[in-house]
Amino acid sequence: MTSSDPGTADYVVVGGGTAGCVLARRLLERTDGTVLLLEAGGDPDGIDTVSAPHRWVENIGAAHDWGYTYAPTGHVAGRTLFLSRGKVLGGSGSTNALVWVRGHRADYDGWAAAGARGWDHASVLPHFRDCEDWEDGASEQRGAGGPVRIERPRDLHPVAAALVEAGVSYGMPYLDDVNVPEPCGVGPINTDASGGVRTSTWTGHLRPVLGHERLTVVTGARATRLVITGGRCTGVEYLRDGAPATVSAGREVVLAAGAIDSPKLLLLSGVGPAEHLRAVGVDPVLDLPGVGRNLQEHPILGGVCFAAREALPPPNNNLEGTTAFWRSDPSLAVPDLQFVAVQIPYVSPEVAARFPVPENAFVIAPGLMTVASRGFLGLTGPDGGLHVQPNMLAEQADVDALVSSVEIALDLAAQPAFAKLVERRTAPGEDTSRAALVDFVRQAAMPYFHPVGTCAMGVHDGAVVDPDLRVRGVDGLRVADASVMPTITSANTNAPTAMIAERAAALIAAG
Ligand SMILES: Cc1cc2nc3c(=O)[nH]c(=O)nc-3n(C[C@H](O)[C@H](O)[C@H](O)COP(=O)(O)OP(=O)(O)OC[C@H]3O[C@@H](n4cnc5c(N)ncnc54)[C@H](O)[C@@H]3O)c2cc1C
Repeated sequence: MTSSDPGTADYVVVGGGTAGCVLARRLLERTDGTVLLLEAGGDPDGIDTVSAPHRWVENIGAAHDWGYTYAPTGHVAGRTLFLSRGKVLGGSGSTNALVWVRGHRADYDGWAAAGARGWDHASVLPHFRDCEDWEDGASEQRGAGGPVRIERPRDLHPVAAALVEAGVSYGMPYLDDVNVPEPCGVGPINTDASGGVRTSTWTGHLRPVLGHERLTVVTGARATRLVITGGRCTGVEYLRDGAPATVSAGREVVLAAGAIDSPKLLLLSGVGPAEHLRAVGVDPVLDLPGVGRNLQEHPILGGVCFAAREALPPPNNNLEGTTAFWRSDPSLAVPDLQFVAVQIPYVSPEVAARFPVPENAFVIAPGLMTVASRGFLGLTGPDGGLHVQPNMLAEQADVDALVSSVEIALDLAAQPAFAKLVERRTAPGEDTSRAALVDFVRQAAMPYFHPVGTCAMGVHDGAVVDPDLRVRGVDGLRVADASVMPTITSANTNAPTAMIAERAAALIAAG
């Protein structure tokens, strides 16, 4: 996979993940420039846990995972939470749970209303459509013939089918397609998989153009610093097999290293809160206070767990197959909760220690998709040590919504479709008082692995990039990945990140 670095390119893209693969492909198509992609990881082809949808959890903590952690707080019972990030071409899009959902119209209209001009739902819709090859074909909302094949899971597992049946009998509308502009209800999930094999921006966007005469992909190459001279970013320093190298960019450098590593690179290059940089021994180049701030993450509860009455069939699809979007409070304008029924006992280590987990078990796992809590990340020194603090559950509103989510999960479990599968509930325990459920939520909350917002787009003082994704105060440098989301989408973050990269390429091509 590694090609040799010519030392210069018109566009240097840092990070070959969900966004980076889109960017490389679209820059080739939309411009006449040369493109060089630097990726710290390697080629995912041949890694079974990447290609087989039902094995995705085995990617967590594997050799192709960066293995970050979220620092502990009392809000999550003092626990250090593992933060998985794919370190491989396709990035976290090669290792994730394959859920392909866009979120709610209000997410994007909210971005635009807060100053991100051009990112309202109507404006981003064409980029979502461009990206996908939806099994039902093209419509006003959906795209066909795009690089990433999207399908509903086939042969629903009994646990997945029960979520739909239980949701409908509970009162949720049936959603045949969860990617409508205002999803609220229960139905089959959309996954980036086809014929039992993962699809991704790696398989759909980048892999087909390997060998293009204007493309160089350098794997095993970890960017360490941006070269910034006279207010302009002119290149990137990186390490390849331990050897230092520099590539210069004739037109632009585009950061697509994800919501942890893009801000990290800016900080290491002296772009960030000047006071923080001085404190950790990095000379400030530009005082940009928002870098690393505004970190947002979805908590998922692992989980409301049940011993199954009869032996469950082996897990299939993405271990989920179906999903529900629902409100913790009926007065909310937008659903703030997502429920999945996971075909294995996906529980936090602390829940497992407290409530022994039977082998033949499954969970209903609620996730909070509209979060009030905000975190941050910063360097611990000039060599790149990181402190990442999402402040998960710091805001009472988040705890309250998750307590409601457990109550809704228990109501779903009481519906006939689940009742016939369940022998007994194993977690939470008998005590379902509010105090007991708050305690359970703090022990069960795990990251959904959806960090965003650390290089937020906008026009306010805390914004890192402007609505054209240009780093404010540095020429020749943009960020185009999950880190630019001003607020987290009310659903999983992969499809929105691919959309961001599709739009970024259009903006770059427009000059
Ligand atoms: C286990 C897991 C499950 C998830 N499940 C889902 C899901 O089901 N649905 C969903 O929508 N979202 C899911 N997500 C989140 C989703 O995958 C991410 O939001 C999305 O991939 C973010 O895209 P990105 O391009 O910003 O970052 P990434 O895809 O993480 O890409 C960043 C890339 O940059 C590379 N990189 C980082 N630093 C450097 C450096 N210094 N030099 C060179 N390269 C570098 C990385 O190796 C990586 O390839 C999950 C994530 C994980 C980890």
